[in-house]
Formats: sequence, C-alpha cells, structure tokens
Amino acid sequence: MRAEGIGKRFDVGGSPFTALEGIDLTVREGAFATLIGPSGCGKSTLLRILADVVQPTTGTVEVFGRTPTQARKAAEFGFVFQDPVLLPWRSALANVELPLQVAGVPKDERREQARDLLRLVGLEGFEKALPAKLSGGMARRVAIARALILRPRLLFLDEPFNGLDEIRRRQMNDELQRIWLETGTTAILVTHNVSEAVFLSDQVFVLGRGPGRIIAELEIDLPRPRTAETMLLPEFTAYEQRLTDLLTEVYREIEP
Ligand SMILES: Nc1ncnc2c1ncn2[C@@H]1O[C@H](COP(=O)(O)OP(=O)(O)OP(=O)(O)O)[C@@H](O)[C@H]1O
Repeated sequence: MRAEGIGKRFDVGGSPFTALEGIDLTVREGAFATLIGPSGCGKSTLLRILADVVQPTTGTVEVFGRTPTQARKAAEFGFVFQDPVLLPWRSALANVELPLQVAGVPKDERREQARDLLRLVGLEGFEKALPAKLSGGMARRVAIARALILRPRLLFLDEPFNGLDEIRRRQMNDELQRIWLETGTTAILVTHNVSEAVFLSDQVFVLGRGPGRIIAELEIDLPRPRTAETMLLPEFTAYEQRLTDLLTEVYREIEP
C-alpha cells in the first residue's frame, strides 16, 4: 500500500487543527509494518485513513491497485482495536463467525472457519466460552481471529495489546508473528512499545508531532521466526537503541 502527501485537519472548536502533514509511506505487500510515536502524533488517525475509516484532507492512498474504499468494500481489511469489543452474549465462536454471518455465509461453513481460526489463535476448547470468562489476552486473540475471518489481505492493529502485562504482551507478540507468518497477510500495527516494534516489524515508521509527520523509516532485517533468543542478539538491541534515540529526539522537540 502506498500513501502520498497525506494531511489531516480537524475542526477543533471552530479553529483548524493540523493533525497530520505531508505523510508519504509505502508498505510492501506481505510485510509487517509499525507506526510508532508519542501520544497525539496522529498514529491512530493515520491508520484510520489507510483503512478508509477517516478521510484525509489532502493526499491519496492506494491499496493493492485499488482505492481504500474499493479495498474495504472487497473485504480486504481486518481491524483489531485497542479494546477487543466482543459481544458479551455471544460465545467466542459466535463472536468470531459474526462477520461471516453478516455476509450471509451458511451456518456450518462459518462455524468450521471460526473453529479453524480459534485453533490458529490458540483457543481450541474455548469455543463455547462467553467473553466474561476469558482473560484479557484470550479476548484479544478472539478479536484477532474475528479480524482474520474474512481472510483480509491487510490487517490493521491499533495498540491491540495495551493494558497487558509485559509477559502476556510478549506471548501475544509471539502469537501474532506466528499468525501473520501462517496467513501471509500484510499487517500495519500502531504501538508505543519499542521492543514490540522491533520484534514484529519489517518496516518501522517513526512519527513526530506538531503536526504529525514521518521523521524516519527503519528496516528491521532479522531472520524469522523471531524468538526470545532473537531479543538477546546484539543486532536486536542495536535496533531498539536506534528507535529509542529517534523517539527521544521527537520527545525533546515536544518538551525540551
Ligand atoms: N475527530 C477528531 N476531532 C478533533 N481532533 C482530533 C480528532 N481525532 C483526533 N484528533 C486529534 O488529532 C491528534 C492525533 O490523534 P491520534 O489519536 O491520531 O493520535 P495518536 O498518536 O494515535 O495518539 P495515542 O498514542 O494517544 O493514541 C490529537 O491531537 C487528537 O486530539
């Protein structure tokens, strides 16, 4: 996907506020890309523009040769939000199959696909569980399974592991990498977490603020699948340090 000259102005209490300006980015097909930057730099807004949820004020987006609206209508997008937003009265399986139900897919077929996906996200045996019975990590896996059920070419993830402790977050990063490798989808993640960005990504876009813009792009060239051992490699630590330095610069610009 390619975005060119993306800008976004909001009307805040009658005055214009420029949230994003001059954003150019290209995410390779099949890559795992991450947007990282300080709070309020426009990461979520940019993700929503790429996903056709919000319209840009300037610029264009092209997704596999289509406009974002065409791609969204062709069900090429999957979305995982910060909050898993599961329907509390539906079982894990029924939550995952919902997009297929809406699309009118017969019951047996959608059940089978939902079951396969729950297995893929490591929740075999929890098909009948209601969301209230699931841990935070499990609920997020259900949300990822639901986002994958229409077999999207592009998966958008907006801080999906916020609020999980460090160990759970690492487990979810492992799972997400495995799922991404198995499905071959292109993924775009928003995060604040430097290790998460390095662990998961092929491409990292660092955003600065005032207005939101891309200040650096980092290629993470580490073999897959990445593991706990990968995180101990000097190359891994060097990428973390480089990213931390870039973010420190950005924070210094905001609050010297
Ligand atoms: N609908 C809106 N109307 C007015 N201003 C908005 C709107 N949506 C976002 N903004 C503003 O645009 C800026 C970017 O917001 P956005 O949520 O995209 O940032 P972010 O980098 O994702 O932040 P965080 O990391 O805290 O989630 C913020 O200053 C925010 O207040």
